[in-house]
Amino acid sequence: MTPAPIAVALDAPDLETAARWAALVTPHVSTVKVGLELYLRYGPDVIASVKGASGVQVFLDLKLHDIPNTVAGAASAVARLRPAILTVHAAGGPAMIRAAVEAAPHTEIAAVTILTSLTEVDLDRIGLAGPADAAVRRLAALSVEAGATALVCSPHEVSAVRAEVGDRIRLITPGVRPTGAATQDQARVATPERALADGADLLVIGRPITGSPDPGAAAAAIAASLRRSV
Ligand SMILES: O=c1ccn([C@@H]2O[C@H](COP(=O)(O)O)[C@@H](O)[C@H]2O)c(=O)[nH]1
Repeated sequence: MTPAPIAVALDAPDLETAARWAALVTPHVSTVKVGLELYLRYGPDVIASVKGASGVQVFLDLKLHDIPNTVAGAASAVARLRPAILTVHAAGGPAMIRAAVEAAPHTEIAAVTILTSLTEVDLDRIGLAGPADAAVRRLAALSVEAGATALVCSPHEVSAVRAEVGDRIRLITPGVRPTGAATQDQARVATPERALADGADLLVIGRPITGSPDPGAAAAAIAASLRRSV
């Protein structure tokens, strides 16, 4: 069976747990995601540990955000690990995004538009008043112009972003919660089936899978419900 278009967020406190989660979910999902917690604790070795023998895609979610020269250096440093996807913040601006794209030519650069944890009240307070999708669309358009071939947005904006950037850009949505699951610190959320139907290409799901007593079964159940929904 083809693995589901899900990136499981391996936000684990230690490498053994992350590698165990990765081994349990990889028969069912296409991708595992390494974020700041794991990478800052263990460094580059974490990539080989979570990849194991399965050859699953690794998504390195470092959300780089600095001046272009610094981001170019950071992207080039991690490019040698050959992650399938590397994130940068779209708010770093076009020159910074382009610097990452040029420094990591074999990795897909995904620009994070507006974090899925932010509410419209938060956006107002940081000077981005108005509906989230207006800011997300603007950041999406500038990121693609700068060379990003993937974008991270919430499921709430995914159809608006698809209309803005077309079919060739990969849309990645965190903020995904199966019906009835706790939203935790996520603000702009939808179910996996809704996110996929609205145009997402890759769903990022962490705690609803990794917080389950059986992460493999949780991943398999979400993958099966996605197959039934298409
Ligand atoms: O806007 C964003 C960008 C990245 N993330 C990351 O996705 C996962 C979500 O984990 P859950 O446990 O499913 O909430 C996490 O690693 C975030 O760093 C995001 O949530 N929102």
